[in-house]
Amino acid sequence: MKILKEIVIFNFRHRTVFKKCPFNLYYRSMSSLKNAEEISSLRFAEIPVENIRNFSIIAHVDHGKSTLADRILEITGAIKKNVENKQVLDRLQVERERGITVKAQSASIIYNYKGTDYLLNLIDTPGHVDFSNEVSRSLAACQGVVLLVDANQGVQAQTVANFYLAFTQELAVIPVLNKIDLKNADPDGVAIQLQNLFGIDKKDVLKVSAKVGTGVAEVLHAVIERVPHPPANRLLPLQAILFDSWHDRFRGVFGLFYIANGKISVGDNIRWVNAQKEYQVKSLGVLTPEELPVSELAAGQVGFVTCNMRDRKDAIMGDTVVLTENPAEALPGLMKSKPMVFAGVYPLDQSQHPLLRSAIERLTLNDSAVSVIIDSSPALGQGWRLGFLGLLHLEVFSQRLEQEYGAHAILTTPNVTYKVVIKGSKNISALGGSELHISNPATFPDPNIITEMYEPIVKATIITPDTYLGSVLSLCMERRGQQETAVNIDNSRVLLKFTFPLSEIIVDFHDRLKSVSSGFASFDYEDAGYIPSNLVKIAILLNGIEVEELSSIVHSSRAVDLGKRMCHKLVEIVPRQQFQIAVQAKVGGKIIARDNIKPYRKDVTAKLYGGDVTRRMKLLKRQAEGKKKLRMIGNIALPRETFIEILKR
Ligand SMILES: Nc1nc2c(ncn2[C@@H]2O[C@H](COP(=O)(O)OP(=O)(O)OP(=O)(O)O)[C@@H](O)[C@H]2O)c(=O)[nH]1
Repeated sequence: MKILKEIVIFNFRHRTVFKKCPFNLYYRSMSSLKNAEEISSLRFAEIPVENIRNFSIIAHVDHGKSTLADRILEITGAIKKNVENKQVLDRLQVERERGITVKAQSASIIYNYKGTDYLLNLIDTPGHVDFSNEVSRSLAACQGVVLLVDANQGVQAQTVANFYLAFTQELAVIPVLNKIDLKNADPDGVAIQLQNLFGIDKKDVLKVSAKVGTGVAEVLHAVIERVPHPPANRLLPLQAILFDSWHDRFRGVFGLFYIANGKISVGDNIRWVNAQKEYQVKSLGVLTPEELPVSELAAGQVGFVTCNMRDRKDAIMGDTVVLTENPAEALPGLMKSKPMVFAGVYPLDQSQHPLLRSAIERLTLNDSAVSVIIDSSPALGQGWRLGFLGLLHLEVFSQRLEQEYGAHAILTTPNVTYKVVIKGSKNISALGGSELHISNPATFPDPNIITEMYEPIVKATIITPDTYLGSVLSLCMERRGQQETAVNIDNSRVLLKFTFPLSEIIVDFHDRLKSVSSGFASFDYEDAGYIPSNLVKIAILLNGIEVEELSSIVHSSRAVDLGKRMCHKLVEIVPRQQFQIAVQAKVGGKIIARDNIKPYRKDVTAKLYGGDVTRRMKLLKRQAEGKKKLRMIGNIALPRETFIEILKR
């Protein structure tokens, strides 16, 4: 194994934006801070560009980003100090229930430092790789980042990915070690990891406890000292870049903008350059994190705009807004995220199609990483094929459809996009040839006419303590991984680079990695193109009827295994019916696995004694409601969750 110094790619200290900061000298008492009422009356636009700092908090999952944001909001008076403040920027029900951030959330706050008011635009970002698009979009509005690392866990895979994301965009990076209150915290050891991996000087690393509040004021001081002000000019014509949007039932589309140059005022006529649409500005505001209306937003600021936009598709992420009368050039825009996992989404019955369509439109406005194309299935009718960044993203999206819009949907088995070349078509390498992109197993062509098959691969980074190296390596081999490099990042941890077929890691790889390493290994990946492959389509039959939504495309070496597992899984998760059900997996004309679901009648009222009619009616009503969530295949009822559950190993 090579020693790490060989892979230190950048010398962090040579960065010009990374200024020295004697921040300890500048600690100020809380009495100099503005309270919430004062903040709301401040005229944000009056703060000069030189006194604005736009930054994101980035980190691996659970390293404490949202908790640090809570403390920053408290210190700056944006929210009242309260023991109840827990991840206040995680506002979605799904975030609260799962305890993870899925949406980047911004807050504009005023902080008085050495007698001067600074406007700090803070963006709390998600840590999970499935929401990395939220991080990269947020960075478009920033000049710096707080790179937070848990002093107990040390550098993890998303720490590496996030560091390079910020570094390649030439943002100032403030390294901060969190959770120093924990007994096992090893801030000095983790500072050495940062030095070894990224060339970060130990003396530039801050140490905090976001939970207790220790050192948090120093983080704000470092942001002011080390992050450059936005390179914005208020005298130039307006250029504002859209980096988030959402829908309000009463006020329509909200766009969150970074104002790169010029100013925008209520009443201005504006043009959305890519959408090629013109509107009049109806309202402007900043998030403090509550909405605070303002009459003007000026260059360097982050704020929202409403303009009676009717067609939600007009809010194209990365679009530039300019003044109609004095239009400037469009800005370069944002990198589009590439969906990795696709699933069909259908209404429970066609009468609910309009409700589901409207919900998908509104939700994709807030989650621009989801791709949408119209699709239809003989069994399920009109629906959509949606693309997601991963399985967690898919699950969160379907949960949000239900929780935020009351829209229930059937999801088909998730798949990645394969490529095949069919007889008579040009070679796959010849761009523009008639190769087929298959993300829906239903469209997999007859194998007899396929000449070439390709599957998507990813480049993965895994960090593991060396005690678990053996089991991590065997898991990687089991998933058809190809090892590229392995380097020590300190005395006890190894950073591995692997290439994997995407289909091998989207479902449960992360969980398995955690389980073989007692939770210590971490994982991140990025798209790496396609490799030739040998693929087959597995069809699933229930009592002889093919269930299209359950079919999948797999590597031929996996077919028998997966077929058996799917049959077995279906026996576990399909509720027994009053008759026996034969479950079969088929490849081509050949049955490769078979199982039976034994008959059973579920009598929900069986446990009731006596004649309490209301109780009996209640139970039957609940059962009827449950039935609404079932998909009928012939006379067999399948729960909606079946389609995601089936893939989990
Ligand atoms: N002991 C201790 N626990 C902390 C500290 N900071 C955060 N935590 C805990 O760590 C857990 C994760 O904190 P979050 O703030 O949700 O982490 P996050 O990075 O925002 O998580 P994601 O956005 O989901 O990636 C929570 O249980 C916090 O209470 C700290 O300084 N000390």
